[in-house]
Amino acid sequence: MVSHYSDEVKRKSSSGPDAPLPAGYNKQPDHSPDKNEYLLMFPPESPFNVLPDNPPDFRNTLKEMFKYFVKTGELLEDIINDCLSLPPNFLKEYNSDRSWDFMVTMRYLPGTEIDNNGITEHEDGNLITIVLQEDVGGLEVCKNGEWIPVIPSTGTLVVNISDVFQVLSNKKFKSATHRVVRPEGRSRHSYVFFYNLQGDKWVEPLPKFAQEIGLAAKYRGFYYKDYQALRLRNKTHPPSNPEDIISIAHYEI
Ligand SMILES: O=C(O)CCC(=O)C(=O)O
Ligand SMILES: [Fe+2]
Repeated sequence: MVSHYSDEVKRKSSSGPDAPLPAGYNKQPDHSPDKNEYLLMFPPESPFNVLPDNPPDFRNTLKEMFKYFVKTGELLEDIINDCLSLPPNFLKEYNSDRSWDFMVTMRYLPGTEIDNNGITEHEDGNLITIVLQEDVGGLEVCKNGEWIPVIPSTGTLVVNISDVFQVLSNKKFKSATHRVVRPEGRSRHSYVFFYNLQGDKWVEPLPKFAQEIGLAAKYRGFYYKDYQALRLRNKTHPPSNPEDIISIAHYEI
């Protein structure tokens, strides 16, 4: 799909400096290895949102999508609660004051023979990520050292377990390592919803996966907002040595 809007028009939907994350329209700087532009949105009622007026239905569609993503996230959280054999509603109560969810509407420029990186390999820092990707593909997940394409399928959402579950479960659940490879000749669009914890939440391995079963905790505890701040610094002040990029390994014991 060709973009019908100039960069200047898109930049009118960029946020001011007070937003906790750069809300609205953002474009990766030219020197970034990640070649994409995106619109970042907080919950529909957030004062930080900068949503475009055009096309006319876009804003309401985004708000509607956000609500459905939240519901899906809550359902997935409940399923994971069961999979981890936690007491009923344990995660729901732990995460009852959620307000940090956000959705990113991505557009990746077409890949070329010499440059097809869309997003460098990473794990997401939140709880659960839900991806709606269009039919061109490009998302890949790393399993046992091998990159496996996540083939798009109509009516299907991709769900990633992210870092917070890796810590809570003391590494019983693994945060999915993934990347985006830009398909050649076509732009790629995706909607990525980050189901999140509230910043003041304390994160550490649950006793059930550590001391109660005679295992040492594999992570030291941290406030979620501190981890988020370190990850944001990765983006705003990218370290020159890629090994200095902060991931959940930062809290590993
Ligand atoms: O665009 C996608 O399919 C995935 C994007 C992603 O991994 C991310 O934004 O963290
Ligand atoms: Fe991701």
